[in-house]
Amino acid sequence: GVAPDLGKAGKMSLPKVLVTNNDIPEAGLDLLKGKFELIINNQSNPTRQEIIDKIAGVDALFWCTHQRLDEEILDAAGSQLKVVATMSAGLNHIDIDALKRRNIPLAHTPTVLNKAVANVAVLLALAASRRLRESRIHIEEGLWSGFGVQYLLGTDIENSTVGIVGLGGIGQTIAKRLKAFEVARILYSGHRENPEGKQLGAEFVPLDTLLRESDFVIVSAPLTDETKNMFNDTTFAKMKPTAVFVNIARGPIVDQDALIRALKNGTIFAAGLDVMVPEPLPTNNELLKLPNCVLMPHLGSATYKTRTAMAELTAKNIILGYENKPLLTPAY
Ligand SMILES: O=CC(=O)O
Repeated sequence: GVAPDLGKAGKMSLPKVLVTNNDIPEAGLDLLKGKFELIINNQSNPTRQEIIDKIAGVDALFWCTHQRLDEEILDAAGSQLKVVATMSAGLNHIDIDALKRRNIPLAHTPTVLNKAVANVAVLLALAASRRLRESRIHIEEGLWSGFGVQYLLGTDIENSTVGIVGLGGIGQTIAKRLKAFEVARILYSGHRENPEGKQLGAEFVPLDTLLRESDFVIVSAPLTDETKNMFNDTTFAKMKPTAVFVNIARGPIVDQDALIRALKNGTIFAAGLDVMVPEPLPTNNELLKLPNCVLMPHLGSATYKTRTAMAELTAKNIILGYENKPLLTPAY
């Protein structure tokens, strides 16, 4: 419907989209080609300055970086900017109010990554409870001296109580997977009881109850002012000494020094983390020295199919937003 814009040279000029990095799955970019001029940053991990250098005059942003998208970035882009899409479920790096003030629609990519991320939550829960890291260290260091009835025993997920902090799309998908492990109870905490929780047979409880009663505590909540440092010395102290803590959400939800103390002192049994502070984690960080801590470098959604689906969804939202149509997955 929109008449092509004839540029100065009389050539048809396409609207421009800035793609913040150079390693976006082709299938996503293919959807934009022909409709947009693609301005692709030549880094996979751009600095703010590299983004700002290329952003002036673009009509859309394909945002795939943890760099903060704020007033400074929006000013650098200019008032013609019409739509922003972040290739992430999380929105903590985006100043949503700044976009609202400018009436710029914002898309993100929930749902398509639920299964991949939920799988990592289960992977980390099992790996931490069955002492995967410590086990490997034993083999590597020649500490494996043969069968031992009491050797490297772990905890069971069967008949356990699992507490899910934040029962959104990812949390619900985790709960579905846990049923196959025959858990006894699923508790969840969050803003409010939700109908999906009821369908899953999960019990809505205050955070304190969840901490006291859970054998596994899994964090799948967004990072907000409310969840920042939600896990600290006080909250870890309320958990069982046999508890396994899993975070697949955002590092700053946890006071990491408090977690390190809890893991060292036996306040809790083990942890499995896909997210931490900072990312990337320095190689001399204390977390890496703990045998009861399993770590992954923020790979929750990192499967071939999921990243492709995220790129395609981001591109589709950009096209819709540019055409003033409702987004498939609006962030607000
Ligand atoms: O952390 C990953 C995401 O928010 O998609």
